[in-house]
Parts: sequence; C-alpha cells; structure tokens
Amino acid sequence: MEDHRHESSLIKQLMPSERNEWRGPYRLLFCSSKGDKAGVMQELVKGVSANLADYDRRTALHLAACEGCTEIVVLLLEKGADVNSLDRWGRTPLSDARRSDHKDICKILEACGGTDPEVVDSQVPCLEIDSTEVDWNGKTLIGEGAYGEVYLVKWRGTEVAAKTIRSSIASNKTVKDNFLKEFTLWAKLRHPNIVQFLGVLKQPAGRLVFLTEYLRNGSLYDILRKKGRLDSLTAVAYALDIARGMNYLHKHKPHAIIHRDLTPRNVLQNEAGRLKVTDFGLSKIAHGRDFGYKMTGGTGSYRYMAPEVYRRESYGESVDVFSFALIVHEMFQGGPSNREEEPEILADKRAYEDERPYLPSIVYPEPIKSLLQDCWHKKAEQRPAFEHIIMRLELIQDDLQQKAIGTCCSCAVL
Ligand SMILES: Nc1ncnc2c1ncn2[C@@H]1O[C@H](COP(=O)(O)OP(=O)(O)OP(=O)(O)O)[C@@H](O)[C@H]1O
Repeated sequence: MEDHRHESSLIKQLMPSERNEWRGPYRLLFCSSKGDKAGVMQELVKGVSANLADYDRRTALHLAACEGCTEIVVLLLEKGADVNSLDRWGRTPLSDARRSDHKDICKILEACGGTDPEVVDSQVPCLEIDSTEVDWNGKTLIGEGAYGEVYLVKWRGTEVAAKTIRSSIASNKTVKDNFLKEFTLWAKLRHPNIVQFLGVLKQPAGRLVFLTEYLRNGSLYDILRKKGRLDSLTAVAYALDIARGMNYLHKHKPHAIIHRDLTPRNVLQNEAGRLKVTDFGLSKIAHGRDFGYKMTGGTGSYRYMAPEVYRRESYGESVDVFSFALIVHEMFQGGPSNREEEPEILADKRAYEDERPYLPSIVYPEPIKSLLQDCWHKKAEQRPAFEHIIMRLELIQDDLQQKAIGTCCSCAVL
C-alpha cells in the first residue's frame, strides 16, 4: 500500500529548493504540513479555500492532522475546513490523527464532529454475523482462556469456534471498542498459518462473541502435553509454520503486527497437521492500560515473555522472536523447562540474570542450538527477523530430510 500519510503527493514531487520557493494555491498544503501558521494565514487571506485538496484529495486539514500541527488544525477548522473530508483512501483527518497518535488533535476534531471511517468500519455489517445463524444447541465447550470460554458451534452448517469475552471485560466501552478495532484488522488477514477470523456476533451491549475457523487438533500446548518430545523433522516443520505466520504479521503494511503473546496456547493445529497462529493483538488490550488485567502464572504468558517486555521497556517485533525460540525449545524437549518454577520468577531471571533454557547437544542439533541462541539474544536488535529464521529453518529441514533418506537407504541395503 502506498504511504500517503505524511505529505501531499504534490509536495512529495517537489525538489527541496522548489518547496521553499513554492508559490501558488498549493502552498497552503505545504505550509499546513510544516506547521507554518503565518504561511497558512497568508494563503487563506489571499482567498485560497481551506478545503483545497491535491489530486489524492488530501486537504490541508489531513496534512496538519497527520503531522501533529495542532495550531494549524484549529486555524483551518475556524476557517471552514471540512472536518470529514475524505481522501482517495477514504480517510478523514481524524483517521490520520489517530494513526499518528496525535491525541490532542483527535479531541479537537471529534469536538468538531470529526468521524473516523476506520473505526466505524469495526461495526460494519460485513464483520457482523446475525446470531440467529449460529446453532448453539449442540455447542461443546472447547476451552477457557483469560477472556472467556471457547465453544465449538455451527454457523451456517459449518463447525466454527465461538470465542466469548466475559461481560465483566466487554462491558467497558473502551475495551470493547479496542477489541472491535483488533477484529477489524484481523478480519483483513489471510494466510495459511494465521487462524481465519470470521466475524463478530450481533449481541446486546456489554457482550462480545466472535467466530474464527475451528482447528480440530487444538493447541500446541495440548499436543505437547499429549505427545511429549517431537522428533526433529516434526519440530522443524512446526517451527516453520509458526515462523511463516509470524513473518506475515511482521511484514504487515503500513504497520507490523506484533503478537506480544506468542505461546503454545496461541498456536493451533488443523486436521491436516498445519499450525496456525491466533489471538495476536488481543493481549495488549487485556493486558494493557485499557483494562488492568495482569498476566497470571496460570495462563503462562510470563514463560515466553521477552526480557524487555518484562522490564517494561520499549519493544518491537523481536519480542515475538524471543517467544518463538522458547516455543521451539519446548517442541524439542516435550514441554517447558523449569516447569516447577513460577513463570513470573522465570521471566524475572531471564530479564535480570540473562538466564536461558539449557540446550543439551543430544537433544538439539547444532544449527537449532545456534538459531535458538540468536533468537533469545539479550540484545533485541541482534535477534534475527522471521524471514531469516525461515531461511535457516528451511536449510535445517533439507539437511534433516537428506539424513532421513540416507538412513532409510542404508536400511534397505542392509
Ligand atoms: N479456533 C479454535 N479452534 C479450536 N480450539 C480452539 C480455538 N480457539 C481456542 N481453542 C481452544 O480453546 C482454548 C482456550 O483458548 P483461548 O484463546 O480463549 O485462551 P488461551 O489462548 O488458552 O489462553 P489466553 O487467553 O491466556 O491466551 C485454547 O487453548 C484451545 O485449546
């Protein structure tokens, strides 16, 4: 997608020297994007319309809202700028201010009747599923998480998972709106290793139920509990599934999607044996400032938490790489290490004493060992990106397959 958020397309085409000397009506757009109040005033006094737009239909108000130029926003509104003008991508100035996190400008625009189609979108009918289409009669409880129960139900004759958000959580309007925003984003995602979001049920206020595809084999957590250690080829195939799903999320445009809560419980398996990642983005709502939920030892999220998250420092995509390494470690080992230790204490030791799980050579092939050490590196910027992890895993997979064929052939010769 084109990045249209920052500057008018006309301004982008100008050389720096031309920008400074630019005269003519479009100077209004340039000055608005640069916070040049005197310049904006000059243009308006000359009679340039406050609603002048470039050929992407970006107005001075879009640009000022996007760039955080509060004074210009106020001035343009006073001079009759249309608070809800839509650009070529269907965005209003409020959409731009929200995306750039200019909270003061959002308040000003909202007070003037500004709306954000991207949020309205979260309630658009295409996301909404009529509750009467869901057959709850034969429902089966599949599991229970931090937010509520998960049921197997039928929707239009197809088995799907219905995930409920407890009313104690969903009755908070801000929390509910944030869930809806995350669903809007999730609904747009399509990848073989990402659980498919299907829609939100029309429910009375305070309740929230959403549908996703149903994955018959349950979570990786359940699989490891049942099967214990996985053989190297299976573990690497599973690691590749997770890495491909995560790479898709991290490469999302215009912003990477960071999972923040990648754990074996949030990795599900379908009947064909393929793993898919689920519940990304939701953890920051429930665990974040919107809702004072604290991750418990029970849900186990601390066990996979990157040191910088535990230390409450700023973080990026590599927090998911850290969690990924611990999941891969478990697949080779058959479960978490230091099972008896409180997850929070474990996270503390990882964050402050640089403690990491043991990697015995008898269990971990050398290239897996070095991959895990890189992925849980204490310096977040040293951890590899998922696209590189995929390449390394593919090489490891080829090598393991060659060895497996070799072993098989020597059996046949014998
Ligand atoms: N789409 C699905 N298909 C099949 N089973 C599912 C699906 N979604 C969830 N489950 C099952 O329900 C359980 C509970 O899921 P849920 O996402 O609510 O919580 P969790 O991931 O286990 O924990 P937390 O809420 O702390 O992340 C999962 O562990 C899984 O076994």
